[in-house]
Amino acid sequence: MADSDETPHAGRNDGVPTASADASQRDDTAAAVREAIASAGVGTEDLSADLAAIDGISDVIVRDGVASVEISLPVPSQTLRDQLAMDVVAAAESVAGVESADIDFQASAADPRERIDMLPGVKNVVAVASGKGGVGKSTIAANLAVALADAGAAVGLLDADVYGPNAPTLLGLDERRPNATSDDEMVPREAYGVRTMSMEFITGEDDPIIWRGPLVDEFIKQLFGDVQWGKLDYLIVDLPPGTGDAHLSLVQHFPVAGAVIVTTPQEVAVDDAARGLVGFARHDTPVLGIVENMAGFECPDCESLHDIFGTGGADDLADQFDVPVLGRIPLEPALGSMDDDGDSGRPPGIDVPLVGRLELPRTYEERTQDNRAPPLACRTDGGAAREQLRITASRIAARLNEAAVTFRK
Ligand SMILES: Nc1ncnc2c1ncn2[C@@H]1O[C@H](COP(=O)(O)OP(=O)(O)OP(=O)(O)O)[C@@H](O)[C@H]1O
Repeated sequence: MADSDETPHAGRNDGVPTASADASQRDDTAAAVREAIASAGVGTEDLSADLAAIDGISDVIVRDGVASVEISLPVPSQTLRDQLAMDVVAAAESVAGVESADIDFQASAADPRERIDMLPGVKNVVAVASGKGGVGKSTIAANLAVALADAGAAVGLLDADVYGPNAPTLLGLDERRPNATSDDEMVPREAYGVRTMSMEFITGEDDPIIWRGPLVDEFIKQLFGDVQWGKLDYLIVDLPPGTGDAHLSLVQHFPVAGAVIVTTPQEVAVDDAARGLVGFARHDTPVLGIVENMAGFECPDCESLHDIFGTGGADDLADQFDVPVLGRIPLEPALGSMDDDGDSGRPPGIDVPLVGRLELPRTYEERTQDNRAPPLACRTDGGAAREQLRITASRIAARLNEAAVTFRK
């Protein structure tokens, strides 16, 4: 039917715009902004899809030429925010009627499995494991925890490496026993925003314990259940190397959202990692992917990359098990025991590359006296390794959310 003269025309009243016309104009501009962001395909490799595809453009309001865009990220990641911000602003400002754009980022970790009574506030338990000792599993676990906390998530680190607990040393915490609540729950110690619990806090490092299966099982249950973890997006669990009692206890008693396998590029480390992977799969624990540590060394003099421990190991493993390589952390002299001023002459990870224990001072006091550095992810320098740790952390968070979505279906 053709419009008759009597038909009220939205947006016109003798040439004077009405309030409803204004509102509809704003809605049209907001829809155009949404469309511009969607059609620009704003996204990053780490999101594995663009913002529109992940329903990430949650709200757009345009008022007085200013577009306020709310973006929902599935992972708390500063890196992602930094990568996306410019593209979102550019897409919004390309729309007629938009002079500037503000972005508000929201992020939340999905909750992959039903929570259990023992861990009511913990959304994701993430196991960090390696088939072989000395590949840098504890270093990676601690730094990933710090990187996730740094990106805004609530993070705990449970050092379940009963045979060689390192987390307190890595995070610069002394061995004092944790405080207890009136309900006799232990309060985790905190460093770099990470709530940390380790066997070392309880037994002290000079207290040798012969760890037999049932004792490990009991202890792991205690570290989870008798600790006031509070609300956490991620509880990172640093497991002992291999596939022993601690792994079994963990996957049997707790809803592990996913496991991350740390390996070096060498063949023997990769073979052991494969065994670890099979162990988790057998217990229906999703393997989120592989972190290849000590993956090449960039020579500061000639700037070329030397594959000291070989190449391709993690890729082969990833192909074989159809899981992604979540990150490749280069050999980084700043990781571990070198003094901040770099003149100790003993670069870590090179004199103790694969079999050694941490060569770090054992207590906070010693650490402070010797002016030792904080974990790499906390430092402002640290170059490629630091950046890789951050990217790896956000990929892990993204994979967990994928696992959560799959689980809900
Ligand atoms: N990317 C890296 N670059 C340089 N050194 C590293 C790197 N990753 C780890 N290291 C060093 O390698 C040594 C072993 O690391 P770490 O203790 O984290 O390994 P692990 O696999 O947890 O060992 P364990 O079998 O004792 O549990 C440490 O001295 C650590 O500082």
